[in-house]
Amino acid sequence: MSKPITFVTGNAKKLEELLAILGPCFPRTIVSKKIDLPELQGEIEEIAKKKCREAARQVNGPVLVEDTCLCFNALEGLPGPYIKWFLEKLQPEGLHRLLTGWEDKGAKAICTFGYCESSEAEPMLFQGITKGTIVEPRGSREFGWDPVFQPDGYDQTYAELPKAEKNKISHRYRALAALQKHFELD
Ligand SMILES: O=c1nc[nH]c2c1ncn2[C@H]1C[C@H](O)[C@@H](COP(=O)(O)OP(=O)(O)OP(=O)(O)O)O1
Ligand SMILES: [Mg+2]
Repeated sequence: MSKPITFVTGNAKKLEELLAILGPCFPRTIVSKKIDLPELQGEIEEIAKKKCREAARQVNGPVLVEDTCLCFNALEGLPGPYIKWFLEKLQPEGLHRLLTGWEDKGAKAICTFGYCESSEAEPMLFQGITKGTIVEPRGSREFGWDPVFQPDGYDQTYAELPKAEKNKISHRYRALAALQKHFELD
């Protein structure tokens, strides 16, 4: 029997979406642990790898971590990995206002999962990207920047879409589809 995988996150909404997306058929047991891992700087892949190594060190077993970026095209990809701090200070309204001077409201939501089988193993990465537009906030305030992100091809924001709809097209869904493929082939 393989050991359970510990999903290390301080964010309860991420965990809720992961469990809903993976469903009951995922071949490994997932448990969760709330640790606020240090928010490291760097390129997306580097951040996810560092986060994963740190989690594996603390848990001392198989771990999964996730880092989410929101990248504005007009701002060359910023706030990117710093979205958490931008959101905290500016609220969804302020994120939309950041783009006032730009015609291009395009953005990418990027989710990167890191998986480490043990603290000695090299992290593996699984990434998913969903493109969209930054709009004035609409919908539920339950989860982060969901009210300002309207995925391409939809006239509702992530926050207005039913959860099951978001979970069929989201950056997190796409990253987990890649992860699932890996574990099902294993
Ligand atoms: O689907 C999403 N829809 C809306 N907002 C989201 C989503 N996914 C992450 N978010 C927010 C949470 C945090 O403000 C920032 C990512 O920062 P990020 O470091 O990855 O998340 P976190 O610190 O909350 O949890 P963790 O302990 O897993 O690092 O974007
Ligand atoms: Mg974080």
